[in-house]
Amino acid sequence: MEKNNILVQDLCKQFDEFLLDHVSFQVPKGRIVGFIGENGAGKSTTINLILDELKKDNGQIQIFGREHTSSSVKEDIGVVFDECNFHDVFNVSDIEKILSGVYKSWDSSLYRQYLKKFKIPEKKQIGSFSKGMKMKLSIICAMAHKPKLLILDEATTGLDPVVRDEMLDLFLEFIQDEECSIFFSSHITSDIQKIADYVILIHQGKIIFEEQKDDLVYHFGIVKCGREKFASISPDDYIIHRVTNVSVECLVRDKEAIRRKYKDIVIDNATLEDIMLFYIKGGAA
Ligand SMILES: Nc1ncnc2c1ncn2[C@@H]1O[C@H](COP(=O)(O)OP(=O)(O)OP(=O)(O)O)[C@@H](O)[C@H]1O
Repeated sequence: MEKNNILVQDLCKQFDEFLLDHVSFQVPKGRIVGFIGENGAGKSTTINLILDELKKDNGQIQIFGREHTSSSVKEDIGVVFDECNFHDVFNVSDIEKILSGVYKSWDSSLYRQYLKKFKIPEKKQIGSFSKGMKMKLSIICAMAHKPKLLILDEATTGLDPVVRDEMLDLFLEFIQDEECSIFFSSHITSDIQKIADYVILIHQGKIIFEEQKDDLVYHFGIVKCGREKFASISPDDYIIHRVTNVSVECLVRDKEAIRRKYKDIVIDNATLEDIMLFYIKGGAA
């Protein structure tokens, strides 16, 4: 049986000044995969290629084990971008009329349930909604046809921390049956840190790592020391180091092993944001 909902292999796309360079990764069933990277790293390009909104130059993309261009995969995908594309004069019933015609599996009672749960006004025109309300509606619409795969491109960006948290809970519920998955790009690394099972970092069109989130946040660490102490640390024991005015900081893969090997060493926990910055900024302080 197919174990991945998305499989991307050697994906390439050349724009004038940007190359998406042999990108490969997978999104297993029942898992949330966070996709992080700086502005212009290639996240939206990758997502648009997966959704066949852009034509790839090279590589393979499979969704549910089938060619991603196959019309049969579209019904089972829910997509949310960072902007709400519904027309301002519509209300939620107008949206439902349109989407229930598009998706065979549209679930009206689930839609109404979500509208109530997330306090979306039923009578008002969408033009009068706040940015957060529009984003919530986009997420609800993407989920009300009961897809097996959710693809979210910066979908939680406009939401306040309370609503973001509610949405993250909804995403966690969504993958509980072990069949559904979420591929989730975000600049808010704390959201990814909260819910992702795997994290992929893309930088300048190349995948830098694809790691289990728990490995990143429980095992990675940042050594902080003076230059003298740093000279005693083997380069094999850290991934990247950076020199600041006052100290040296090293990103290490296994902080417990480093603690055992080097006595009196200070190692801080590393957040996903710290790790991303180390990789992207490299040795620059
Ligand atoms: N249609 C296009 N034609 C030419 N260049 C493009 C096109 N679409 C994207 N690019 C370029 O490709 C690069 C990657 O853009 P992309 O939108 O994938 O980045 P991103 O990681 O999603 O960034 P952000 O976080 O800012 O949304 C950028 O340099 C962008 O200018």
